[in-house]
Amino acid sequence: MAVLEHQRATIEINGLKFTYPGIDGHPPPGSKPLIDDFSLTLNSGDRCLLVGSNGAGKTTILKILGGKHLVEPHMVQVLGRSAFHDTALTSSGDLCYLGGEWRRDVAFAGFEVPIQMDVSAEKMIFGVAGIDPQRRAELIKVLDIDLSWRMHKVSDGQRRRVQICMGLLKPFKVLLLDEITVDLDVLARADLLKFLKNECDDRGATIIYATHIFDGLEHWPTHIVYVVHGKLQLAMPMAKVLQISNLSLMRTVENWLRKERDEERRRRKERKASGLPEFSQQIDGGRVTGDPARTAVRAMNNGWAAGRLHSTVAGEENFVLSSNRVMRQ
Ligand SMILES: Nc1ncnc2c1ncn2[C@@H]1O[C@H](COP(=O)(O)OP(=O)(O)OP(=O)(O)O)[C@@H](O)[C@H]1O
Repeated sequence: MAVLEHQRATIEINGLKFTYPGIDGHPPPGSKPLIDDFSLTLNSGDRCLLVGSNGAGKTTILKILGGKHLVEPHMVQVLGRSAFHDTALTSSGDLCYLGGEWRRDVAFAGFEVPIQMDVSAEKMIFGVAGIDPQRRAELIKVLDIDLSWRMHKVSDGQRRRVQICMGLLKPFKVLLLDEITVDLDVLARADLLKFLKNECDDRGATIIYATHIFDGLEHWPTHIVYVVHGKLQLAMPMAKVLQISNLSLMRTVENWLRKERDEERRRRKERKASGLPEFSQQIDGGRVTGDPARTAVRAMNNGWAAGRLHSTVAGEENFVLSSNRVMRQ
């Protein structure tokens, strides 16, 4: 188990295992977990960067931590409680999840509020009760929000600023950020990162930030966690990362991802050489690409499986794909 030492444990993940349910609401029989044997402890004050290639499982892990997916309570504890079962964690604002799926709504303190109707930024932000006026004013300043903005007329980045502001109004203890800064301009992003750093240094908050954008992050994280195919590949304090790599943060992560991709390509080549089918093969005229689980689900959605789906498995399982069925070997 990777233990990142600091002060008080705020996030404890112990042997986490997770499989997305199939269409019947249950994990497909014989399926391999997407997240497997994942353990990590983070403490008060930690700012953890969660990195990994597309599809590695970062969003899934953050959603589990945010109480959006059910797992056994002993596998994930946030502030000593089960995020899924203890809804007070999010409604109190102690646990806050800001995810990329906030296209149309802003999830605040457990509630979803439409954000594209004709309403002013002021009404949205001041409509949240029980907020410290000083904190609210600071966030409005940090995110450079014009309170007269009409939410249905603003740009994506401006709308995103209001969303982030609302999400951060309550002084969270644990914050889960799933790449929410993509729409922000350079200044807004830099100021937000500085604000978040202070939240950890001054109040002992814990933040996990999943991102592919490393610009301006060089001195931001205290820890880095690298996940590959749902498995914890590496978890260490940034100081140690800098000790073993004399490259920039971006170059370091780029090297890890390049190595992972080359390894994946080598495995695919071996699989091809062994005569097993490629997932990118043509099926019924439709090009099927991507990982086995997606392929199987897509095949099923297109009626190719027609009730004869044997299993959908993520990872390195082998499948036989034919015009009317997807079968694991
Ligand atoms: N609702 C779902 N049902 C089934 N499989 C899913 C679902 N959501 C995600 N997956 C699969 O889980 C895997 C991990 O997805 P996830 O979104 O956690 O990855 P990620 O690391 O956040 O990727 P990215 O960097 O692209 O955002 C992917 O293979 C994806 O196809």
